[in-house]
Amino acid sequence: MAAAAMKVGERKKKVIIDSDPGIDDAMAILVALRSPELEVLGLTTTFGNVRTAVATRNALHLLETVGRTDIPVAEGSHVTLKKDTKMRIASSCHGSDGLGNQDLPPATLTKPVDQPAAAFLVEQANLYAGQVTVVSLGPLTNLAPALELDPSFPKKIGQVVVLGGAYSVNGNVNPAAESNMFGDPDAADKIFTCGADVLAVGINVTNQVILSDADREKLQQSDSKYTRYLCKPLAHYFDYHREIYFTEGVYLHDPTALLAAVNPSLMTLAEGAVRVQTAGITKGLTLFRSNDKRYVEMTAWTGMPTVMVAVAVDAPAVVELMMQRLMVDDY
Ligand SMILES: O=c1[nH]cnc2c1ncn2[C@@H]1O[C@H](CO)[C@@H](O)[C@H]1O
Repeated sequence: MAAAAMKVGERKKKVIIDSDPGIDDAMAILVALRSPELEVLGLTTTFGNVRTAVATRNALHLLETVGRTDIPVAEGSHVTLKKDTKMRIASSCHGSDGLGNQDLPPATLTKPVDQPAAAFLVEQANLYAGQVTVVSLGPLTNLAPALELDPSFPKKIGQVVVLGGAYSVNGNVNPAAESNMFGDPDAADKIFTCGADVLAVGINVTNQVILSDADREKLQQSDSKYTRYLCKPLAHYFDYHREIYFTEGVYLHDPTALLAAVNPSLMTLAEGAVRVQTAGITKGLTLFRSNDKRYVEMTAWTGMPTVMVAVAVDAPAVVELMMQRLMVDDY
């Protein structure tokens, strides 16, 4: 199954990608740039796979390498919503530079815009009310302040696609928590309960979307500017997965979430309220209450707005679509 072809006159979906590149983040951004269904309004940066300053550097470098310096980059918060500076950085997974320990030079042509990420998000949501999709690929730290800057943000934002959570499966930081939820659980709980149109894609589905060694070989052989960019980071990502997960393949977390914004029918969705545990040994745990049962007692989920959660995925279709998009230089 491929994404439906765009019809003449059909509007592109406007997206802002909030990310912490990051190897699979870089893949997702490149897929977005190669997706005719999307118009990338900007990139905003956060911490998680790397610190925010490194994420910004990588975002600028990526855009410059593929010739898309027209896309603005707005730097996000360097601290969590609760101003914690000692956040967990997933450098073993992505390398200390976020791109497989290449220590690339910084971009020469561009720098971030003056606006912080949260202000950029609010501005774009107001400029294109109801039309902007935020694809959030890191902790949700930049989105939570947008709610304070503009209380109507949940209504003005078109959709928030969240790569985050582990719905009824173990996390990847510890058995309770997925990395992006663990990174800023307070921000995540605010976004899940703010009333915006949220689509959550957790590792319960992204762990099923695996890029195999043979797929990687094909990507390399295509030698497009996109696959050239990903070659070294992917080598690191494969080594990490071999060592940590004992797999000959890598999980395509961020590209899967990005493709959910392109074509949600790649996934099966369930509706319900999600709360995020903000403290204790289960900090970062995402708990989904489906609408199948009416709980008699009041709970922390009672009266909370519902979100959509991905519960199944057409994994071969996601891998194929991602590969198709990366293996060709231009339309
Ligand atoms: O093993 C891991 N530990 C921590 N973070 C990871 C791991 N694998 C991937 N990611 C990062 O966290 C998000 C998915 O949870 C993805 O954005 C990925 O880049």
